[in-house]
Amino acid sequence: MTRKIGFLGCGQMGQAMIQGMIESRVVEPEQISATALTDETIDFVADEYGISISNDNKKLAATSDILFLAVKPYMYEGVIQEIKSSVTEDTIVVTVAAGITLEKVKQSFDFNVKVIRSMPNTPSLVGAGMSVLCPNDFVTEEELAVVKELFESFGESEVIGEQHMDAIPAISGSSPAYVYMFIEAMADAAVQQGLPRDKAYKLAAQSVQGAAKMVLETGKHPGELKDIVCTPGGTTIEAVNMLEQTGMRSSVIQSMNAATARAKELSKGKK
Ligand SMILES: NC(=O)C1=CN([C@@H]2O[C@H](COP(=O)(O)OP(=O)(O)OC[C@H]3O[C@@H](n4cnc5c(N)ncnc54)[C@H](O)[C@@H]3O)[C@@H](O)[C@H]2O)C=CC1
Ligand SMILES: O=C(O)[C@@H]1CCC=N1
Repeated sequence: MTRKIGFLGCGQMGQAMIQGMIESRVVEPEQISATALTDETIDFVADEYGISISNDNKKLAATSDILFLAVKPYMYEGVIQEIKSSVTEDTIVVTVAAGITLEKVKQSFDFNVKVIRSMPNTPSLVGAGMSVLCPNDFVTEEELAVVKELFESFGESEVIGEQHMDAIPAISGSSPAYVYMFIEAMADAAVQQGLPRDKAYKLAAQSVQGAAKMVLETGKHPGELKDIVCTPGGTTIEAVNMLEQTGMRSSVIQSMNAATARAKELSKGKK
């Protein structure tokens, strides 16, 4: 991969992708440039990742072949107005934002701009990301393949139709947060029983990772895998029964529906 990659906005998600890309060695730090608002972030990112970083968005846009917009959704309009004269029909713009539609981005640029709407997640930082991509009509198959390769440098990726994009934050963009809460809660319960906290986090996190790997690698239904853990008359079925009584499944479904409702609000331009 020899293309020049730009990150306009270098917060939590931008840095996770930058770190994942560099760590994978699919791109060299010299290929990546970024912008940030504050000197503090500029100094930190330059030191931490060894990439070139400034506060000049127009220059970044003019010199990037693939330009990631990693700012918050409500900042898109302002940022696009700032850079649109520096972006050409050859630039591939990659949006990284809940609720920003392909049509909205094209309208803001006001020309046939190549756009790939993406929804990554922060485990990209450790090469275990899950990203979903959706290109507009001006992106060629070859260009999509190049960008997909970039996303796969820090995890897995899937291409889907835009009608599903508002549902993606809930299932993969935001979901690491709920899993951290689950891990924290399990650790708290273990600490209540007297386990040291550091051991409790390790046991909970490794079990979550192992369970996820079982789903991905055995191809078995999650329900079947759960049944295998439930020894008749044993401990697991007691916990499963209590999770059902306290509404765990319903809580997860309602929470994810709330995340999707927020994505739909953002796509209607609500701040
Ligand atoms: N945090 C996450 O887990 C995920 C975030 N996203 C998306 O990533 C985007 C960024 O979110 P976060 O990284 O969480 O927020 P953040 O607040 O950590 O990062 C945003 C960064 O943009 C910078 N920025 C703001 N205006 C700028 C400008 N005019 N020029 C240059 N830089 C500017 C800010 O200084 C900040 O560092 C959002 O659109 C969000 O939907 C998507 C998937 C997961
Ligand atoms: O919370 C958010 O809006 C972003 C999108 C998915 C994860 N973080």
